[in-house]
Amino acid sequence: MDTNFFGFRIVENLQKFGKDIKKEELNYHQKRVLISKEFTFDAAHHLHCYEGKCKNLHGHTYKVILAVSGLTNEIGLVIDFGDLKSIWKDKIEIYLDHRYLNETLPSMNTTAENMVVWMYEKLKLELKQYNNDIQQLRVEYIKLYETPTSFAEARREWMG
Ligand SMILES: Nc1nc2c(c(=O)[nH]1)N=C([C@H](O)[C@H](O)COP(=O)(O)OP(=O)(O)OP(=O)(O)O)CN2
Ligand SMILES: [Zn+2]
Repeated sequence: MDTNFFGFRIVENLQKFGKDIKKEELNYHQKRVLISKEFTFDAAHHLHCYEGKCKNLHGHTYKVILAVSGLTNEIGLVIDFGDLKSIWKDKIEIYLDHRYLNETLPSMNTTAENMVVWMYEKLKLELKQYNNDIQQLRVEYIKLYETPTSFAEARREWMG
């Protein structure tokens, strides 16, 4: 038996702190799980056909919550949080952060409602390349806070 300078049993300690697990144990279960990630961005916009202060150019620090569900892969992930972040940063945020939304978004009134549906469709499209028959990834909802007290939400069951 291996012992260190003090005579402790090294092998036992390794088992205690760095336990080996079998490959099939990496994916603990085969249940659908929802994961979510939160981001913020700053943007300027104004509303069309709207009587009130928001017809004027103004800005918000928006908060967005992306929620994706799926079956876990062979190492127990629905989708790597880092991959979700890359999709957001590279494919969606580029149209939003420090942008004038009336110019960068497709032709729409830049209400929180319209924007959250646009985000839902973008994320659904980009998720396709990470998807497969086994994991069955789905965008469950996106929540877009325009102010700390106002949000719009797009849910899968409403998106068709
Ligand atoms: N249903 C919607 N109503 C409004 C939207 C919208 O996108 N969807 N947008 C605006 C303005 O752009 C702006 O966001 C003002 O929102 P509001 O919540 O009224 O902002 P306040 O700063 O006044 O919020 P308080 O927290 O009440 O101070 C307007 N309406
Ligand atoms: Zn606004």
